[in-house]
Amino acid sequence: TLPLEHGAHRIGNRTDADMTRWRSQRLGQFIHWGLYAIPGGEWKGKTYNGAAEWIRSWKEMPQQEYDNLYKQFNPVNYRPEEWAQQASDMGAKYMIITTKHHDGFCLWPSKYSKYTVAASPWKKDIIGPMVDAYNKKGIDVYLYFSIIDWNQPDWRAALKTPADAAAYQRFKVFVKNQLTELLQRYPTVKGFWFDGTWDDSWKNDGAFSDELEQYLQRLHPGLIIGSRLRADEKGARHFDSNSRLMGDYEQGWERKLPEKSADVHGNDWEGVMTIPENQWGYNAKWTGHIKSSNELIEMLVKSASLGGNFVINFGPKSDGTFRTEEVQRMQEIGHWMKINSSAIDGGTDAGFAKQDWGYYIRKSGTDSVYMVVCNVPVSGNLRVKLPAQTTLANVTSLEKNIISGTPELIGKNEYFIHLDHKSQDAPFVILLQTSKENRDNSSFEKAKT
Ligand SMILES: C[C@@H]1N[C@@H](c2nc3ccccc3[nH]2)[C@H](O)[C@@H]1O
Repeated sequence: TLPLEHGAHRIGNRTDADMTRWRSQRLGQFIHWGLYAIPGGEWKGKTYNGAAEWIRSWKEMPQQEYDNLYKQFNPVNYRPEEWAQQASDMGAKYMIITTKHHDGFCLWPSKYSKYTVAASPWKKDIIGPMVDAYNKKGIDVYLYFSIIDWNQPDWRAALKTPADAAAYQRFKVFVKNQLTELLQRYPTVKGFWFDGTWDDSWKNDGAFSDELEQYLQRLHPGLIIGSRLRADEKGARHFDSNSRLMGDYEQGWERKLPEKSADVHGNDWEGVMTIPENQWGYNAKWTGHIKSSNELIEMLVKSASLGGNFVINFGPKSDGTFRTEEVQRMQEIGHWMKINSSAIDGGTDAGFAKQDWGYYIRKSGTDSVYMVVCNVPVSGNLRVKLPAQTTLANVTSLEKNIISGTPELIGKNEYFIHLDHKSQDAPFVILLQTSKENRDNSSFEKAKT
């Protein structure tokens, strides 16, 4: 391995209480809210077909006009307690809020920038009441922070001249000041969700990203920061030049999920997902495929089954309310979680052979393995192949009328669980109590010879 000064400083996952808590909180809510919600993907009668929060970069959008949108930011219907209640009803255990997206507009009254809510008609801090409301509902809060800042004159995507280097030096001080300010103002937050770290200026300064991460950890021990913040001294991101994960979890799964265990190498990881194909901020016209609640539930289940967290994104309107489709998803997912959250909370990779009918999720540290059935086989037989030295002690379903009879032993450590022929309109859950093999303690009949 290469000698690295600014690569990964830890091999393996964090085992402290904060990370254990994060790892048990499998479902999160992402909120993208800012000036981009005002145009909502449209400008002067034209529709922007990129991601709504990127509209400032659209050739049809005069940047000065976008930058002046702060004069219209006045979310009169913003009710953070209602936001927190609906997130709690959805079953979200943590929330990530955009304090500052790439456009540089700060949702808190930062003393290091003029481009903040304090300059808007709303005037007041948006972030503080949100953190308080969510914490009151027992939901942890993480702060999204974009390193890219199109409003800061000292921001540089690349350093070409000594003047660039001097400006970027000032920019790094600004970044450190804002992050320090956020931790001082909102001490109950559990971590940062960094974004906008792909440009050369950042990639070529791995030492700063390393020192910044260590500085923030000293300031706020236990802070959870994903791999997207980090570059090593050779410009490698997420994974250092020795292929070791930097940061506390793999933060590269944006609008995509790993397929199998091998894709995540035993690391903690988190997937973040939009409901439409690629809109994070509010976009008036959703086009393309809009994910149903069942699709989002299956992604959540798949994530937990692969030992990762799943975060669903919402883009509130400029007045502070949520669009109907998003309220619907929160309610439908919440209804499912009310019945089935025991399979999700504290769930992790069960290490069982994947079957077509769906996913196995182990309740971390126990012999309880949940089967979440997403694809009911026409045969009505759910094949279960237990790992060696594992036996089946009990099989129950979380809802009534799912299983018919007792499991049928069809081979060494292999069973069919027969389904009741009830039609299903959502994934359903079966709980397997397993135990280590010690001679014939399986309570189900032996294969008929
Ligand atoms: C979590 C997501 N990350 C931002 C983003 N910008 C990108 C530019 C290019 C490729 C991927 C991007 N993701 C999106 O605007 C959103 O905040």
